[in-house]
Amino acid sequence: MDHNEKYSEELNVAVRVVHMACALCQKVQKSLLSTTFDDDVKSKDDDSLVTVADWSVQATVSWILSDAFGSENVSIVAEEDVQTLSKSDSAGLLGKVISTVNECLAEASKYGLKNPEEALGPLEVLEAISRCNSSGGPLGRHWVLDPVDGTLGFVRGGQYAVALALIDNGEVVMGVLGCPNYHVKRDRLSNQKQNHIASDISMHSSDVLEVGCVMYTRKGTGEAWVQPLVYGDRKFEWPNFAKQIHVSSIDDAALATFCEPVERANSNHSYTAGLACSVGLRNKPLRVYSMVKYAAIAQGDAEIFMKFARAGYKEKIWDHAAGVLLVQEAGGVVTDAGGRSLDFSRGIYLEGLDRGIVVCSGVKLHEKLIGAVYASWDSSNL
Ligand SMILES: Nc1ncnc2c1ncn2[C@@H]1O[C@H](COP(=O)(O)OS(=O)(=O)O)[C@@H](OP(=O)(O)O)[C@H]1O
Ligand SMILES: [Mg+2]
Ligand SMILES: [Mg+2]
Ligand SMILES: [Mg+2]
Repeated sequence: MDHNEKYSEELNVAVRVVHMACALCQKVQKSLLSTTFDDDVKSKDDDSLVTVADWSVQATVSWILSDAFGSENVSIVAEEDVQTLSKSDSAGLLGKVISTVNECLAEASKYGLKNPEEALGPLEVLEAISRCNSSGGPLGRHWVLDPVDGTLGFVRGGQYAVALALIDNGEVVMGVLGCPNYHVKRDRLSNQKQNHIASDISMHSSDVLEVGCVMYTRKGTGEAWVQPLVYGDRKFEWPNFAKQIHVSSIDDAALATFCEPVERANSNHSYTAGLACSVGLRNKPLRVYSMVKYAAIAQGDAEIFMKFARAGYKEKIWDHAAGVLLVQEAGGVVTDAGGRSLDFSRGIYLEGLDRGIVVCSGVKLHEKLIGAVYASWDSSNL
């Protein structure tokens, strides 16, 4: 099987369900931002947030993947569990999740997927969420899902992402990243490779001004694609309207821009400021919630993404899998701070990660940054 066919059925379902999940998130985010009640947002044991959207997306993706490939064949590693949702004071929350999931699944046929014959009940929704409890590993196929990445951005009305990837024998082979608040890059060259119907170009060019997109790729294709979200009653079409994306060609540090997490708790801002200075970056950092940082690098909106979490924090595979492959297939480089590639084969964590993550549009910037980490580490107090 050549790479044009490999994982194409998985990609077909994944792109469609991520589009569905983006629509779900947009609705929930809109309603969250328009009320003052915060019943739909809960704190987890580690004080991080989880919302109706996180559980609802996880249930929806789980149901669709199981329906498409058979629940006995599908192993899913995902962020959320049903702990908070099953508590006795969470009945209202569970009710909202059930109705959100059913509203979303009722639209499945619009996206070319199968609707459930009947609305799911509480047990089925809880089962769909808790079925995603695989811990991955080096053998076989595992789907990796972050239903809402950047939950903080989501509740604050900012950037967030729906991230779905497929790992096969320890390697990320497919990545799909839905970015409901992120624009498709507008200044596209007209001669680039596009998957659209010629007669629909005018419709297409007005669509790209709308916010929201889904990016996707398969390993080894050397191609990464972006597709705008579908609005209103327009029929979902895929792969029509997809456009190829590429990393930035800027390799001069003085012209490059770096991204990093918004929250200081998630990455050491003063350490990255020092690195930026030592390699000659001049632009101020672009602080963006979620894996949209990977999306920005993949489509050439920025050149560098660095994340240096506090010592002892273990990065999870669902926070990176889809984004890493997108950047790589769009032409970029992703390693840990020691210059080694990330290891997705060892369970839910990126075990063995050396200090931090360094993502660049090209080898030249990457070598400079890794060199700067090497030179500065002893004197930093991370
Ligand atoms: N302490 C700490 N250190 C490092 N990373 C952490 C930490 N706590 C959480 N997380 C994970 O970071 C995910 C969000 O990362 P971001 O890069 O988007 O950070 S930020 O929201 O812009 O600040 C976020 O993903 P979501 O939970 O899906 O939002 C977390 O998995
Ligand atoms: Mg979370
Ligand atoms: Mg996350
Ligand atoms: Mg999440």
